[in-house]
Amino acid sequence: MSASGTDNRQANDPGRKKRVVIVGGGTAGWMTASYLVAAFGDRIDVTVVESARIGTVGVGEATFSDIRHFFEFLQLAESDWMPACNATYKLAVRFEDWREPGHHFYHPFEQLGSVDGFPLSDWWLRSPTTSRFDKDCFVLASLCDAGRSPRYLDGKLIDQGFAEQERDETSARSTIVEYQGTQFPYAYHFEAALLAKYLTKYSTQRGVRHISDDVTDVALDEDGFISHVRTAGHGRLDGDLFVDCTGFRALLLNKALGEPFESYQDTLPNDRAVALQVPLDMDREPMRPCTTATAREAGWIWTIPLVSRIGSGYVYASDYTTPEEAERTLRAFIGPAAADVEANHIKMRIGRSRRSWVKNCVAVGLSSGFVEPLESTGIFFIHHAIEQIVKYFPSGRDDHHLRNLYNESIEHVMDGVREFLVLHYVGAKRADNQYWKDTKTRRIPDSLAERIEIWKHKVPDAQTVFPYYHGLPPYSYNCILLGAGGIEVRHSPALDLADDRAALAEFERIRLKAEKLVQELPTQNQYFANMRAGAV
Ligand SMILES: Cc1cc2nc3c(=O)[nH]c(=O)nc-3n(C[C@H](O)[C@H](O)[C@H](O)COP(=O)(O)OP(=O)(O)OC[C@H]3O[C@@H](n4cnc5c(N)ncnc54)[C@H](O)[C@@H]3O)c2cc1C
Ligand SMILES: N[C@H](Cc1c[nH]c2cc(Cl)ccc12)C(=O)O
Repeated sequence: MSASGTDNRQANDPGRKKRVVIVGGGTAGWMTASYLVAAFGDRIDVTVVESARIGTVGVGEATFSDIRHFFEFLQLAESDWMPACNATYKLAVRFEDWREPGHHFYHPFEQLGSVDGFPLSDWWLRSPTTSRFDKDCFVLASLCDAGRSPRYLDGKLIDQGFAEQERDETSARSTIVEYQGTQFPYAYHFEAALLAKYLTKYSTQRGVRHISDDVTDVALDEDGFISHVRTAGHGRLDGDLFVDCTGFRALLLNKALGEPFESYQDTLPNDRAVALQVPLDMDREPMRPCTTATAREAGWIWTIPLVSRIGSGYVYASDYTTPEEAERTLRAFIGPAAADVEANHIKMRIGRSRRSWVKNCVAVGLSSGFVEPLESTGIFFIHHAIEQIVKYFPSGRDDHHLRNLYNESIEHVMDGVREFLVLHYVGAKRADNQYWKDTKTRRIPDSLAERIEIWKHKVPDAQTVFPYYHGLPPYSYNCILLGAGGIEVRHSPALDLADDRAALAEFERIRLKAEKLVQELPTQNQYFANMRAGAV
């Protein structure tokens, strides 16, 4: 990479419009561009340069519920963007066969209630009303089993303690971190390529410059900052801040600036995926309102229902199976519907860059880091990163305090999610072949090993889960521990001395509420057929 003599005084000039150059136009590139223009309008210059030659990963299809803050920030309503992206609702992740063949449980978007200061999970261990922890404690588990939409045909949201507000252009906009503690009842599935297209239009209409070209060189100045990137057809692009959205290539951060990548592979061995897009006739086949993750011989298979098709893929460890065998497994799982569909084989780089923001380069998306998509965290990482870029947006080159805070927050989010994912494997009861046996003996992060010992005696709460913000609330850990069934968890001894009638009444209230909602709500198919007809 070459050095050029950019004038540092110019780079630090507070009066000049900051130029942000985003390299890469996948989900990360366009989410970043649209968010920055929504945050700062024309008070900054934003350019996106994306290669027409190098494709996007293009699989990210399931999200966190938090993504609604992203759309709200852009002032987009569901009726604006959902039809354009073939989007559906996701109320939970449904885990199949993680405990034993034929078993399933949900990790829903619903807070776990409590009675007399003890979480319902603890009460359930003491006095289980049925064998289904998830159905006894969460209304949404029954809605998933019954294929229901979280909205009525007129668009009204189910009452889950979340009041939707009327908004206009002057309303304050919300962000993920400040909304911790409240729980919106659903997330989305969508076609990532269509969302990138939608956001391209959104951004360019608001002044973002879009260049279709290859970046061939990254030029550093005498201080090691990026002065410009060189393109094949558009010459040099100068900037103050460069956002590396080049995917697993990490062309700017890892290659040009040499920031090391720290692998998580020792604790999360799945390093490949094979994906298929299966046609779906929404009028004939039911669409589950959840992502399904089905455990298989050397990993797990995702099933994501969209309005147009089902996205499916097998995430596996190449130490345990071959790409050919993995493709056969996936095709056998899907059946004849996938016979004529071409498979997409993907290598995954699991881990994170040591620092995601170095000098004037910040990596967002796969270039920053990635963990397997078991809990659909990829787009959440992007969304969280962009919010942090806005929060710590620099005034010049000397803002190392802001950069450090940014890097700390990214480290915490990724390391915390890693712990949560490892719990799925150590906690899965299934141990029927070498792959699943090894999940019980492989190294796990030390802090997680200590936490699991605690959780055997006291279900996870805010005091005992990963102590920094990482997107997942304590109840999520309860769902995996009690659902996957491989770790024996005991109820609090205090509950043996307590009266359980209020807890049993709460289980009954949940059961009755779920029963009523299943009767009243339309199926997800009915809801989207209605939306497509323009009725919502
Ligand atoms: C198997 C799999 C399944 C996943 N499932 C989910 C999921 O369900 N939910 C979820 O939230 N996330 C998921 N993810 C993650 C999600 O796909 C990514 O977070 C998301 O697609 C962001 O990718 P990206 O934009 O960082 O990179 P990419 O999609 O790889 O985009 C890279 C961009 O950089 C450009 N580029 C590269 N080099 C150059 C160059 N030299 N010059 C110019 N441009 C260049 C490319 O043209 C492209 O536009 C999944 C990932 C994988 C691998
Ligand atoms: N920030 C939360 C994270 C969260 C809470 N419950 C779930 C359930 C599932 Cl399946 C994924 C993530 C979360 C949110 O997005 O609501």
